[in-house]
Amino acid sequence: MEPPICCITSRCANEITTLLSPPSPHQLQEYYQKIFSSRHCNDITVKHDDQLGKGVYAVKDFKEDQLVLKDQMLVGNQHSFNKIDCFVCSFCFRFIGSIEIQIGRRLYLEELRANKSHDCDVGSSSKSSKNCHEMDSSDEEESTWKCSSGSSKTKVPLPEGVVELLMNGQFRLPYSEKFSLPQAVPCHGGCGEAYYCSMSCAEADWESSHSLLCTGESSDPRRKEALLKFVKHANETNDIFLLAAKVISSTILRYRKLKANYPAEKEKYDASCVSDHYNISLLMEAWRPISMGYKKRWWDCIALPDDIDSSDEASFRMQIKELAFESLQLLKEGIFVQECEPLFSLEIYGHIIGMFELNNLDLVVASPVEDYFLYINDMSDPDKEEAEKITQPILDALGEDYSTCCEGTAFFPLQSCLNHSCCPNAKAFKRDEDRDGQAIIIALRSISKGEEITISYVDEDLPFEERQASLADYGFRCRCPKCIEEEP
Ligand SMILES: C[S@@+](CC[C@H](N)C(=O)[O-])C[C@H]1O[C@@H](n2cnc3c(N)ncnc32)[C@H](O)[C@@H]1O
Repeated sequence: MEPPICCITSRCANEITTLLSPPSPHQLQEYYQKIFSSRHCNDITVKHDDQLGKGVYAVKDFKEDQLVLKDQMLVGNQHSFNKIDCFVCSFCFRFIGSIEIQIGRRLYLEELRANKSHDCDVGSSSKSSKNCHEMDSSDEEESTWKCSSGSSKTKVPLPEGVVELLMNGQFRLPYSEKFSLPQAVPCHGGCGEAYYCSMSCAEADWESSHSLLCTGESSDPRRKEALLKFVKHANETNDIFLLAAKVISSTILRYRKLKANYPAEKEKYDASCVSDHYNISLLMEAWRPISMGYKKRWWDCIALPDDIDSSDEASFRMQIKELAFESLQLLKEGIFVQECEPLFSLEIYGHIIGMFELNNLDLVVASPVEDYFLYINDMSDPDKEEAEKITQPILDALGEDYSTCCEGTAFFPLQSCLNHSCCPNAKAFKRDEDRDGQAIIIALRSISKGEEITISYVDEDLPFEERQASLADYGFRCRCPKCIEEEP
């Protein structure tokens, strides 16, 4: 198999080296200080260590179960396969619409998928090959709960027309007003794909990346067609490409903003870097948030799947590289900008996806549909009996998995600086009140001022060798106190 040849990688070799060079200690400090001050956060800090790279440290004492960090994502995406089950804000991932819309839309899309299983718009994507650090959820225990009478294995369709009535808000479920959700705001570009919980989320998403990726009527027809092909390819192969597209798009948009302000802020940039095609200083500045993430090429760091023999490793990694190249060509057709050419090199694309592979946190948001049915189940008779006359057929139509969490993957600027320990002092954990896509880090025990805050990237209850094998995918051997003690 011939390796894919990317002309941009050779043409822009110097610029790519600059973009991929690790930030200086001063740049690191400046970047994280800006984040901490914009969030009024004085509880933690990010420091660099020669051995472990960046790490997060406590600036005050934390008690067990105390919130250590709430982190707003830099980029995130709901998995394509989850879009049928959960209707969420495309920017903050809060559930939107109403309980009736959540249920009606899911039943409608499931039916649509069953009818044309191959050509569904939403597509069925393979999950990202490896979801790095899984986020626990307080709903985990509850999700094992099975509604007393709603766990029927075979789905029983609702009478004709009921699904439409649910979706149109013409059929109210009992007590659903107790679980009200923000009204869905459609993307003003008219793509019919992105919906939001508020105008502010719609505007923030438009400004940060969606204006380049929107396939609405206002977009150029040629680019629109290319983008639709790119999305289809991602949905059919690996939806991590959609997240990579957001990174590139947001970098281009930041670059344009910086360029628009350039005359006023000229002295901040190195004039010697101005080239005919683009200004690498401006591009570097636009790339800054991404430059902070620990990176390797995707095809170099992706874990070898269990079913691939080690003798086939080289060919597997080549296939991954080819897949990335295929995806990049489609994205290029859709959003290429000459001034930002290095961003469209396979080298940069590979590093962006590799960054996700090594840093991303699973995005999990608990579903209000689950809360709703739990509420009905916990009611006392005769109100419960009355309500179940209506809710039982709905549960029977939804089937066993009547409620699903919003699932996706996201890159968080601070959470991604947390190093691993097999005896961690913190963990990612969604509390009942955490109903959007932010990362929540909670102290597992008391943490003293100055101590490094660590989480576990793997199940820390696994035997020593299994933990080390899983951590090898992250490129290191753990030397935490537990590993030193357990090392044979
Ligand atoms: C999510 S990042 C953590 C932040 C990272 N130190 C940085 O500089 O960006 C994950 C990477 O950090 C490094 N790392 C994390 N925990 C480590 C540990 N206990 N020992 C050695 N390296 C570690 C590994 O290179 C790993 O792939």
